[in-house]
Amino acid sequence: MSRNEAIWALGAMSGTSLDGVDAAMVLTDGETVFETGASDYRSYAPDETAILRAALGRWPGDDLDAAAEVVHRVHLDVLSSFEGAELVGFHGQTLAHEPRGRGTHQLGDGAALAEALGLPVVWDFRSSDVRFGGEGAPLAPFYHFACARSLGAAEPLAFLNLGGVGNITWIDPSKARPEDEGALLAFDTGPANAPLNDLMMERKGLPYDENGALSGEGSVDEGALGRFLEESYFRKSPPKSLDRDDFPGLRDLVRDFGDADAAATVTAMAVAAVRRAIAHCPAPPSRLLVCGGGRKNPVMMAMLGAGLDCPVEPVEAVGLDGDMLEAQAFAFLAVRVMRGLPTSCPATTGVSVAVGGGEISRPADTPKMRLG
Ligand SMILES: Nc1ncnc2c1ncn2[C@@H]1O[C@H](COP(=O)(O)OP(=O)(O)OP(=O)(O)O)[C@@H](O)[C@H]1O
Ligand SMILES: CC(=O)N[C@H]1[C@@H]2OC[C@@H](O2)[C@@H](O)[C@@H]1O[C@H](C)C(=O)O
Repeated sequence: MSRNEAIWALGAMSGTSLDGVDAAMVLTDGETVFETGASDYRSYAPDETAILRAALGRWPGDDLDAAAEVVHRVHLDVLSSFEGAELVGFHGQTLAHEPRGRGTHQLGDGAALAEALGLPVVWDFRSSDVRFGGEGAPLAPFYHFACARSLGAAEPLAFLNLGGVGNITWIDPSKARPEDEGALLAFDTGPANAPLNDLMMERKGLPYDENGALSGEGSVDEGALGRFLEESYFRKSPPKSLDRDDFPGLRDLVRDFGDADAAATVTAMAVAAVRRAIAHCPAPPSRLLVCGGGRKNPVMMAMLGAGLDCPVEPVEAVGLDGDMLEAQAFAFLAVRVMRGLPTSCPATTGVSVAVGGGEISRPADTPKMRLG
């Protein structure tokens, strides 16, 4: 398809850090990213984060009215400030993720959002992947592939997202399509910022370790780090995915340490998990491009760089916006869903065949879209 046939799609992501909603525009046909556009962010107020936190682990059928109201209102607030979007990709808020158990649950009503915005909304991106035997996550890899191609990358490279949970996408940019054999390998690396945030809240009443100020003063306890790495998750072959709080024992490993040593050790755990992840990649990446909030933590980034043979850089090094990549990814994926293209494949989620995930809700009086 040509640029003339592409549309401006608006994506929204509310991540596992429970800090707010990212929203961003992409001009795309679902294969090529022609341009990225405006972006915005609305943080959750502390009482809203508390409501969402209390809803973690809950499933449809539980009483989720208060959390659903927060998700709907804050998304509507940020998304209605954009102009020019023809389509919305709405991830929602993951409350629970058990792909081999009860499924995966992203809170949010795309149909209600479509009516309120007067735009078609693609949502519930993960369920069909799980139904076809996949992990339902990560889903950003098809977007990472498009980014790598538009960068003109010649060698295999990897994107690393350091959000609440970490996820990595290894890419062979010589392949034409993301679902082609050998084009991608993607999976969750391990906990990233979530345990450090929880530690900061517990010990200091702060939401996160800003600029690694506390962890930078501490020393890593190698014994605790080694015990953390004994978790079977790190030996398991990808694809594999995680829920936010899938390592409940992590907290106990640092319980008796002083604040700074505990923070340094938890930071080192996130980094060691990435190193283990890179060992699973088909070939060493020529560079590691980092997105997500962890790239702003200089202690985490220094630890990461010290252990790897390739350059480790924030995605800004190649002109991308590391705060908005996931929101852009759901804009891009929404267009793929509208075009009937796959959004995941065996190498990204372990799904049995490449599948396109996502429900499409149109407001009652929308004209048919060009891509629909
Ligand atoms: N200046 C900073 N210094 C240290 N850490 C930071 C800084 N800025 C952001 N972070 C960390 O990044 C986190 C937010 O990252 P991000 O927005 O990528 O997470 P998310 O999208 O909610 O998670 P996920 O990708 O798992 O869904 C914060 O909670 C904090 O831990
Ligand atoms: C179930 C779920 O919401 N997973 C998130 C989470 O946050 C990071 C990591 O775990 C990743 O697997 C995924 O999000 C990104 C956007 C993804 O699907 O690519």
